[in-house]
Amino acid sequence: MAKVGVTIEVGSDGVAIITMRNPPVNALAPSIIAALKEKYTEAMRRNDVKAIVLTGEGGKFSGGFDINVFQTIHKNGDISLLPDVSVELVVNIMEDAKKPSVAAVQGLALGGGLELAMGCHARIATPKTQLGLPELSLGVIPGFGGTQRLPRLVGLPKAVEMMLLSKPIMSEEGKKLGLVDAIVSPKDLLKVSRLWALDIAERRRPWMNSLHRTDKLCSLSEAREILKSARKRARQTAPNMPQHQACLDVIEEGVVFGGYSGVLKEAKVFKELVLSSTSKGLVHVFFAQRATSKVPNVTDLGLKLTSIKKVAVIGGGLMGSGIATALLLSNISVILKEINSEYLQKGMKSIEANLRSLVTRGKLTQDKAEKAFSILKGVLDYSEFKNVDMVIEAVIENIPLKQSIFNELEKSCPPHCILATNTSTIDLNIIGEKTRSQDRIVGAHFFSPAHVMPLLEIVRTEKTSAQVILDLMAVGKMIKKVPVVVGNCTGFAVNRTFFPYTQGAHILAGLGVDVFRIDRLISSFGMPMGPFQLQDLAGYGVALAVGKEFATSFPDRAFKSPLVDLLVKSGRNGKNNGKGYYTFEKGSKPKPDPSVVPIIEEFRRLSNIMPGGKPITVSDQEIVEMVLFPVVNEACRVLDERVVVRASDLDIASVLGMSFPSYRGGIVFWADSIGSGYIYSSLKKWSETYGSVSGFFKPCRFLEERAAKGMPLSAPVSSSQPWRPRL
Ligand SMILES: C[C@H](O)CC(=O)SCCNC(=O)CCNC(=O)[C@H](O)C(C)(C)COP(=O)(O)OP(=O)(O)OC[C@H]1O[C@@H](n2cnc3c(N)ncnc32)[C@H](O)[C@@H]1OP(=O)(O)O
Repeated sequence: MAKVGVTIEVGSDGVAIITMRNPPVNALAPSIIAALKEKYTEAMRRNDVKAIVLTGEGGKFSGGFDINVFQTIHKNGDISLLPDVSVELVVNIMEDAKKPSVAAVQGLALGGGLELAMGCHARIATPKTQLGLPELSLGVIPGFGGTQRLPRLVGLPKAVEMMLLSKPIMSEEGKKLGLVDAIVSPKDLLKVSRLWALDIAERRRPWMNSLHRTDKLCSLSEAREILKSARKRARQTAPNMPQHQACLDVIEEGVVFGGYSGVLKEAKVFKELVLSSTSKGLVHVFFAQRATSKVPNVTDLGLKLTSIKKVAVIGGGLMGSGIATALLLSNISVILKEINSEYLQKGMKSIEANLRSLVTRGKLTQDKAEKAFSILKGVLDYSEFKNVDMVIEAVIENIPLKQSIFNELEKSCPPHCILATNTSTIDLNIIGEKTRSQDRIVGAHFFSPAHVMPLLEIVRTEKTSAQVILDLMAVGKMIKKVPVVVGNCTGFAVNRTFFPYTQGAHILAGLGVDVFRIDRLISSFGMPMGPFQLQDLAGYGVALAVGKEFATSFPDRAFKSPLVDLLVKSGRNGKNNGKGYYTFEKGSKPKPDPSVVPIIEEFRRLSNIMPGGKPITVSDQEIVEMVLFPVVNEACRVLDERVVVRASDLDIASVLGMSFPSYRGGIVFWADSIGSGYIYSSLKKWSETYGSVSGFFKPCRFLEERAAKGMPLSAPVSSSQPWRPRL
C-alpha cells in the first residue's frame, strides 16, 4: 500500500474492507477524506459488495481531522480548505447508505476518527482503545456530527462531560455506555467486524443510524437542565473560551430540532470557531508541545537511549519528595537520601502523603499507591548509589553544600550515571566545578508540586553531553512531564522570563494602583491568580530570595521593592501564616485584606516613584500591559541569548510552568498576536514617563530590532548558526 492513502479490498464474503493509512495516527487529511469518499462510492457501486468495514492501518483507527489544516487556515484564513465531511460523507455516503458499515476500531479513535466510527452502523473495538472528542481542547467543536451522535449513543450527561473536558474513555467503558457494540482481540477484529457487517446487511442484527436514535436522549426539560448546569460550570472553568458555550448551543439545537438540524448548525459553528483566536492559540500549543521533543544536536544524532531503572533523590523536602513521588508513580525505583533519620522519616511521610492524596482524589488506586511506595528505599549514606542510573539532587540552595554532594556523587555512582540538580538559581558550572564529570551534569528543574506540575526544564551547559540530555528527556516523558531543554542562565527560561511579572505589579502598586485591582485584571486575562495572590501562596521567603538573585544578575532592570520586607515586618507571611495581601482561612477562598492598605501606602512613600507624588490614572488594559509587556521584553532577551531552542519552547514553558493561558498560545505567541511595534512603543513610553523605573521598562535591543523591521518575535534568531547555549 502507498505510504498515505485509503484502500479497498473486497473479500469473497462480499465485505469491502476500507483502510485509512496516514502514519503515525491516520490523521484525516483532505486527501484521505477525498479518498474515503471515492472508495465508499466504489463500494456502494459494486455489486459484489454487500457491506463495509472501515478501519485504520498500523494498530490505530484515526487521531481525527488533520490539525495541520487548522494551522494552515490560521495562517491564510482560507476556510475553503475544510472539506465537507459531515453531510456529504458521514450522513449521505455512509450513514444513509443502502449498505451497512461497521467500524473496526483499534488503538484510538479521536475527534473526526470517532465521528466517522459513529457514522457507521456498529462499532467493534479492541481492548483499551481510546475513544474521545477532544476538539474543544483545540478551540473548536466536533465538526463531523460528533455533537449529535455522541449524546444519542451514550446519553447527554456523559457526552457533555466527554466533550467539555476533552476527556477520552476506554473501549471497556464505551461498551458499557453503548458507544461500542463488542470488544474483541486485535487478532479477531476484522473477522468479527466482517461477520457483524454481514449480519446487519442480512438483517440478523439491527441497522442502527445513530443520528436518528432518541432512546438515549432524555426529555426536553431534563436536557435543558443538564445543559444549563453545564453552561454554568463552563463559565467558571473556561471563562474566556467561546467553544464550550458554542458546543452546548449546538447540542441543544439537535435535542430540540432533531439530529440533522444539529449537524447543520454544528458545521456552521465549527467553521466560525476554526478562525477564532482561541483556536489559533490552542492549535499552536498542540504543535509547540510536540516540537519540544526535537532538539537539534541531541535528538537527531541517532543516539540510543540508556535504560534508567533506578534513581536516587537527595533531599526529602518539598521538591525532593515531589520528584520522588513522580518517579515512583511511573514505576521507577527510588533511593531517597537524607542527612539524618528524622529528616528521612519526614521525607518518606511526605511521599506517602502525596500518594494518599492521589488515592483520595480518585487519581490512583490503593493498590498502585502501595506498589509505588514499596519501590522506595530511604538511606542515610551513599553506599546504595553504586548501581543507580541517575541522581537528582534537591537540597537547599547552598553552593558549598551542592559542590560537596557532587564531589561525593562522582565517587559513589557508576560512570554512566546522570548527575542532575534541581537547583532553580545556582549556575550549573559552579555546582560541578569540583568534579571531572561536567559532561554528566545537567539541571532537572521541576516546578512545585513536582508530582503535579507538568513542566520539566532540562538545563544544559556547554559541557552537558547529548546522551545525558536525551536520557533525561526520556525519563521526563516516562514520568509524564513535558521536558523543555533550556540553556544555563539565572532563572533558566521560565523564572527568568517571568521575573518582571511580580516586579511590574509592584511598580504599578508603587505608582498608586490598587493591588486587588491588579490581581483581578490579571485573573480576568486568564492567569489562575494575580501576582499578589501568587506571592502570598508561594511564600515571602521565595520572593525575597528570588528578588535578590535577579537584582544581582540584572541590576539594570531589577526594581528593588521594599514591599515584601514591610509585609514581613508587620507579621505577615502570606498563606503560611494566613495573612498577606489576602487573609487565608481553611475552607474558604482567600479574601482581600483591607488592613494591608497602610503597609502599601508606606511602601509608596518609601519607593517614591509616583510622578509628582500623585497616584497615576491608568486604564484596565494598560495595567495588564504594564505587567505583561515587561515579561515579553525579558522573553525577547531569552530568545536573543538562545536560552531556548525555539520561540515556541518558551510558549510551552510559560503555559506549563507559569499557567499562562494556553488559549493565548503562550507568551511569545500572544505577544506576536499584539505586534512587536505596539509592545515596543508602549515600553518606551513607560520608560520615558516613569523616570525612576525607566530601566525596568526599557525595551531591549532584540525587541527594538524586531519592531523596527516589523518582524514577529517568534521568527528564528538565525537559522544559519547551530544552537549553542550562551552563558
Ligand atoms: C472535524 C473534527 O471534529 C475535528 C478534529 O478531529 S480535530 C482533531 C481531534 N483529534 C485530536 O485532538 C487528537 C490529537 N492528537 C493527540 O491527542 C495525540 O497526538 C494522540 C493521542 C493521537 C497520540 O499521542 P502520542 O502517541 O503521544 O503521539 P504524539 O506525539 O502526540 O503524536 C504523534 C504525531 O502525530 C501527530 N498528530 C497526532 N494527531 C494528529 C492530528 N489529528 N492531525 C495531525 N497530526 C496529528 C502529532 O503532531 C505528532 O507529530 P510529530 O511526530 O511530527 O510531532
